[in-house]
Amino acid sequence: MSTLPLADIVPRSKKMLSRPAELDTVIGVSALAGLVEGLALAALLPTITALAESDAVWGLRLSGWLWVLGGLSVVSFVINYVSARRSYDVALDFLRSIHRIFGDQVAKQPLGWFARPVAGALSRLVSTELMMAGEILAHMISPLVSRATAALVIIVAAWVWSPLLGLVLTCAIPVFVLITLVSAAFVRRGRTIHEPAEVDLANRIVEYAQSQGALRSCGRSGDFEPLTDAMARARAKKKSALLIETLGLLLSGMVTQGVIVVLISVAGSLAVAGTLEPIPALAFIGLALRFTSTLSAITDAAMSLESRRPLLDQLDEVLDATPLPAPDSPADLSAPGAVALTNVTFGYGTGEPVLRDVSIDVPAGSMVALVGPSGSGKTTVAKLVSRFYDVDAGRVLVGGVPVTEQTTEQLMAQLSIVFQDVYLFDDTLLANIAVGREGASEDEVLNAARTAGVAEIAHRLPGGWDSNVGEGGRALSGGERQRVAIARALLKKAPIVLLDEATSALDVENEANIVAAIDELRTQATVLVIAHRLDTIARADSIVALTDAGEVEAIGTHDELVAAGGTYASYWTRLSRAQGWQLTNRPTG
Ligand SMILES: Nc1ncnc2c1ncn2[C@@H]1O[C@H](COP(=O)(O)OP(=O)(O)OP(=O)(O)O)[C@@H](O)[C@H]1O
Repeated sequence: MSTLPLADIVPRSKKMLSRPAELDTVIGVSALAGLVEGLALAALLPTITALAESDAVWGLRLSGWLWVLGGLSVVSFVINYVSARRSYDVALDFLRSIHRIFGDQVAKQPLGWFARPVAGALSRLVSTELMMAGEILAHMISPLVSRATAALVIIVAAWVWSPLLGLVLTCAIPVFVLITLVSAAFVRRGRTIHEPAEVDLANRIVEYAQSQGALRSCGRSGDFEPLTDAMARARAKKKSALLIETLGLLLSGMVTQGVIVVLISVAGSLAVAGTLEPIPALAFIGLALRFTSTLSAITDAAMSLESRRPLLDQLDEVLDATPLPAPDSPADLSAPGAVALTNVTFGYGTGEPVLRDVSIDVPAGSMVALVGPSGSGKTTVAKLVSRFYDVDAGRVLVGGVPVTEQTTEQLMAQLSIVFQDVYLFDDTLLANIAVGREGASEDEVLNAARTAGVAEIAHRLPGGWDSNVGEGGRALSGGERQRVAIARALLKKAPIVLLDEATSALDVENEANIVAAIDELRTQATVLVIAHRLDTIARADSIVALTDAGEVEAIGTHDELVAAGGTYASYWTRLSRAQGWQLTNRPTG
């Protein structure tokens, strides 16, 4: 039952442990602790009676019951200690193994998975929230189990002592179950009210920070309406949520007090009516008070678990993500270095297709340029070749074999990917290139770097090759970052290079370096380039023009496509004007 937390939280927690059976042990030991605690509480009944009547109760006098109580306290202390130790062991196992389990799981995901919101939340999940999930195992499950067991033992003892009192206590159980369910519903309701507003506020804050340049240039950095609106919304929603959560707490407190009053009244009435002796009635009231505080503690523990549920949902989403199906062993490549898309149709999620019946042939050793208006699906073609996603119809072949029939390692070994948004590690310039091929010698790294024009960058930076490029490579310009990525690709020597040229205007130095680097890449690999510069388009062996509907409009050489007229010819003319070229001064490659 999803509304009673333990039922689904235990199996979900087990998925995140390297030794899941340990959690069963914790639950067993906690139940034992609850049993002893319940017995100690139940022993109050005969102890108080023996104290008042100085007779033997159930064969033991007061001193005997005091020994029993003392013995149970010692046993309870030992078992609680064992239970706490075991809980910490399980929590530590969780914290140790979850990073590995997460790492393995994330490494298996297709690159497209990283565009999902949960992937964006990964760093927060791994750094701070996993600690909170560890708390569930260290502090929440064990008390819940032990208190539930203790409550059960008290009920059984009350039935044995007096079926009438047993019945009275039993009647309190459904009331507490109801309180737990209602309080959980209040907590959930409160959460659904304020959580979306808080997520939106967090996004607006990031947006505000990232758009400082644009905002300052418009003189609006002090007043960013989307952020102030989001703050006001989050405040209002938090207020409503607090109101609802407080209502839930008040209600549960009131009902608990009501139950206590009813239990005391029942015991008092039975004593007044002579059905119950005054001393057992007093003993019962003491037991009833402990019983209700135990049930209250169960409600609190259940609420704490309930508040962790969204965190577990996010962890589950990562752990349940299924990698794209792939074979266990690499396939035999029938056309190494070749890339082909045959009748490919693809859309993101359930949206409209972005590519429709697209067929492209990139023979080994050739350079094919993809051109088309913004949004026509050029980057999507490169993503399908890298198998970020699987196509809806048609096939994508790399090395002559469908990407679906290759292992991820085999596919990635054939590809070097240079996208526009190049990410550099917070490391030195040289290390950022060396990452292209493990075990490459320094000479090889420097050669690749020089060919891609990274030497000029090294000269400019104060620390030369050993300069730190900052997180994401923020010490370098976009064009420079792309040169580093091209150097990585040159070093990797993969047979196929997917290159998404920077759209931003490049300075003369960047431009010359990228032209030279692409020429070098062509000598060692097949190049499929999303081309934005005339130079690159004109140098290609073949050009594929996409329409804004994601269809192939024409395939051919530059001369063929210009001669055919159509959108390519007008695109070329527009681009030539923008980049200051004439049709006649096209380089010959
Ligand atoms: N992860 C995604 N989820 C949903 N839609 C997407 C995603 N990535 C791209 N799209 C959509 O797919 C279409 C094609 O995008 P794509 O980036 O492939 O175009 P493009 O031709 O490379 O554009 P540009 O030249 O501007 O980079 C666009 O309408 C875009 O909004």
